[in-house]
Amino acid sequence: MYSRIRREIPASAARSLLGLIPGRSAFVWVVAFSVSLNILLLVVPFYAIEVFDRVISSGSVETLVGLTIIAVIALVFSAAFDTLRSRLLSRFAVRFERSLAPIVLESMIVDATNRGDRAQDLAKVRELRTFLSSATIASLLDAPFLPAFIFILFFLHPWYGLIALVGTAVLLAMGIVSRWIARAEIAQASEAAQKTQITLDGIVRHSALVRAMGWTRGAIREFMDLNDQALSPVVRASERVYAIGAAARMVRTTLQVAAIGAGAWLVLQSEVLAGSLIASSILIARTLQPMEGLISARRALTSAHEAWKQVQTAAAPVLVREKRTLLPSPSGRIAVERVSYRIPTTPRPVLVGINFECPPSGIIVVIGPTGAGKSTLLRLMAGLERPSGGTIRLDDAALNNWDPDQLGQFVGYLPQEVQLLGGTVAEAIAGFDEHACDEDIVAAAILAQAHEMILSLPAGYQTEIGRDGNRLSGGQRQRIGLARAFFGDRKLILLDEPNANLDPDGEHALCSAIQRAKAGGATLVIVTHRPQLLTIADAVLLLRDGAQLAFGSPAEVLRLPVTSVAKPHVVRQGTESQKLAVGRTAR
Ligand SMILES: Nc1ncnc2c1ncn2[C@@H]1O[C@H](COP(=O)(O)OP(=O)(O)OP(=O)(O)O)[C@@H](O)[C@H]1O
Repeated sequence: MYSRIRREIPASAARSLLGLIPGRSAFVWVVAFSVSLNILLLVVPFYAIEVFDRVISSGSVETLVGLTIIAVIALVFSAAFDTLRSRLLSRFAVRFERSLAPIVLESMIVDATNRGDRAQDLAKVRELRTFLSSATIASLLDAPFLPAFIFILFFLHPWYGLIALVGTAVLLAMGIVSRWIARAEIAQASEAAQKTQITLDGIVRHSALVRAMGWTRGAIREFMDLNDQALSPVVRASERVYAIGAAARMVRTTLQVAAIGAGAWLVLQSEVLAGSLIASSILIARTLQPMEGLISARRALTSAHEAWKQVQTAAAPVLVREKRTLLPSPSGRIAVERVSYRIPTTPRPVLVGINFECPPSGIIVVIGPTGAGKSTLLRLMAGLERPSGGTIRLDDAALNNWDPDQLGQFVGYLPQEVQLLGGTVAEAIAGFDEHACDEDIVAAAILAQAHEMILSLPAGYQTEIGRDGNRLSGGQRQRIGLARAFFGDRKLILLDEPNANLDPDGEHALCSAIQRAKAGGATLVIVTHRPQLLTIADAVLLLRDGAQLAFGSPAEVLRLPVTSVAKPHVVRQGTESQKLAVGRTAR
């Protein structure tokens, strides 16, 4: 259940997330290629030793040719292994994104909690994909071989080993200092960058409003101010990091010079041969050069680790979700049992003790003053939010016992502010239903009295509605939203102020649409501020300040004197036949 999802993902879930990535066995090959590559890297220094110490002293051209052929073959293999390794890594990275992105996206959809910028969760999966195919991962894979190189240098002469060891330690220390210096600035910059992005999104999304209100210059100034705040710590950090980087390069070159000088001195003292001088300078360069890569790899590794933790948390809702058994198609009986709803930030409950029941094909109209909790009740009934107490049942099964996708097929919901997905009118009605057919789309539009209006649009059902349906009028959006709520085999239809933008004719048409949906077997719960819909209601629910003041037939509820309406009240039930026709207060 979503409410039981732990923010800290359990280890078993983390393991199962890893287990979902195919092709992990490719890593055995990646390691094998890395070992071979690093062994082949030793060919050049050993070639130098052999040429200087054997070929030159013996003057054997055949040996030189033989050694050169062996070295070239080894280098060709090394290039081939390098290519194969990076190809395997990039294919694995793509598989990684393909297997995790759907899980994270599904979690973003099913997890109702508002946990920061959810789009970032998917961005983190992409970040990990880039990391897995980057040069950083290659230098990390090569890192375990650095001690082996230092060991060989010690073997050639302890001085060479010592120079490599000291150089490695100094460069590592410089890397850590550089990261430490940059850390505070980078944190400051990323916070400012986030603010800049939010402001920029607002400006771009509402550009027409910004222009119409004469805010263009102000918006640009605000963006530039925020951008400067984000940039200046980045500039400061990169200046310092660059200075330390330059010092590190100087240290590295100095150590290479020191190694050559020490080698020459050792040759003069006849402690080593000239070949080892060349070999050691190649090996020291090979040991120290990747240090800079490893220092930046440490940074990349830290952010990849952070990204992995975020992806694990993001995927948790789907990974720890209990499997639900698919239930038979409901008849549309709905029961709201002692439902309450609280928001942690507000002391007063939004809803408390809501209790009613409606048989299949009933029409319940919810009325009450502004802020009474009508829309919240509909959101709870649509499964968008979960009650803090009590239960909402569709055909005896609590909403959270339904598989969310299956429940979605049977519940149609028109929110107060219609939110349409972009695309064509037909797509806005059918949503992402894979089995949607034209007949069903047109039938829903006819039922919602939207068919004629849609045909009058430039491309009919294929008219592009723009982002959030912004190329349509408020009334058109509402009609299409209504068609979407009616689309398919809906057993429970929840309409939040469907008549808000309608003229009297439109309202009349809406009433007949609702009655036809009822005749088709749907139960309807409708929030309204206008009296027209009361004429077709089987039952009326009156809310005030989150409490249920009355529930009963329209005649009973409307007959209540204003004074009795002021305190919670449940209308007494009529005859058994009335109960069936009207719906009753849940036990
Ligand atoms: N996410 C939320 N955060 C804080 N308060 C909320 C939230 N959702 C609802 N509320 C509060 O709950 C109360 C009921 O809101 P709701 O939108 O359900 O009322 P309503 O009866 O539909 O009002 P209206 O008729 O104006 O649409 C309001 O006081 C509102 O401020």
